[in-house]
Amino acid sequence: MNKKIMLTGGGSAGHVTVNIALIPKLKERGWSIGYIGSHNGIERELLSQVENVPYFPISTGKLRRYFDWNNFKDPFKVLKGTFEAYHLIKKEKPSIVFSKGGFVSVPVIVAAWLNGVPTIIHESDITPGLANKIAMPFATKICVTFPETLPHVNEQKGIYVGAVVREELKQGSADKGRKHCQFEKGKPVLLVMGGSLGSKRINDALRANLQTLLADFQIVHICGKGNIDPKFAAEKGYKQFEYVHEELPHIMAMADIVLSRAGSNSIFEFLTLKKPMLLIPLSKGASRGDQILNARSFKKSGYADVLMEEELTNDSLREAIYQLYRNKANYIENMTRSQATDALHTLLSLIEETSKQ
Ligand SMILES: CC(=O)N[C@H]1[C@@H](OP(=O)(O)OP(=O)(O)OC[C@H]2O[C@@H](n3ccc(=O)[nH]c3=O)[C@H](O)[C@@H]2O)O[C@H](CO)[C@@H](O)[C@@H]1O
Repeated sequence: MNKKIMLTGGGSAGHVTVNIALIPKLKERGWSIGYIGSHNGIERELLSQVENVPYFPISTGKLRRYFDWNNFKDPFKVLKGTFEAYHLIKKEKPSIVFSKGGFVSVPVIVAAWLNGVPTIIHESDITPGLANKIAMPFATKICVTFPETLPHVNEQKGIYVGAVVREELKQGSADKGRKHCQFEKGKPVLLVMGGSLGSKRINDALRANLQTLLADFQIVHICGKGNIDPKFAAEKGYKQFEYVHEELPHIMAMADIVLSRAGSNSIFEFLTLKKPMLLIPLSKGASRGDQILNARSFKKSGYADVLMEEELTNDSLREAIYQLYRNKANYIENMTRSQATDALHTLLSLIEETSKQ
């Protein structure tokens, strides 16, 4: 059997990390791997740190639900990307294409379909994103993270697999995390993560409360590219990062509680590590509202508290963080009862079953 797989997905880290979790496991099973991404997206940077996975950039355009002058140009870029992906797949002859979604994946899935190559899509959120919605009719199988998503996808194609969490996140050392941040042992740690791109709203509200919170917590703040505030660079017990790569497992391990956006991958990582979380989902105005559904589902299961962006003020944020810390034992107990799925292995088996013989 030709064990060659082409991975795709990008735009934000949430559309790449599942692929990164799969790569070492696929290599163990003898697959040769390629990655199709955009010229400038975060996927290119993240893949540059992975060995032996050739990266094939294609032209991409954003598919928007709102008016923008680029809407007139972007369909041509998508068309160009489809043409490039078609020729690439024809030449590389993978036996399967696996997509984690994001705009770059649409031309790839269509091009695979045109070449008669089977495809698997993985959807992280409760409601499928626009890119995945467009790609779904061309896909062979559609894997979902939340059981609630199955009614949104074709019955014959949909499979519930659960969330894929990178193995290395489970191997973090709190001591290494403290060393990396120059934090002391004994004082609780609050991890703030505004999604893979950072969140200005969360950054501002947190920093407005910094002096009060630092009396009780040490704070590690992943604030997104270009969002480090040099004013606080020398603040004891407060460490800012734009984005964290290999140190993330250690930083997560040392965290007592977490303040986060409600991106699907992040919240399942916190659930796996049993970190009580306060979630501030991206508002409906700025997205399709997928994070609101993710957050509600976690709140219903007792894994998280939720503060809606419309209710976010400096005071409400501070009070919610203290409340989360006081109730942390309840959240941990609920998370301990959660049934983790072995999504990684289910996906690997599915890839082998679905690929072209
Ligand atoms: C603005 C936007 O479009 N957000 C979407 C995006 O979020 P976003 O890209 O933020 O995705 P997630 O929260 O799902 O995943 C982020 C991933 O990046 C990793 N990470 C993050 C920060 C860091 O410094 N280092 C690092 O490795 C996290 O561990 C996680 O694996 O995709 C998610 C999954 O489809 C959606 O639920 C979100 O609505």
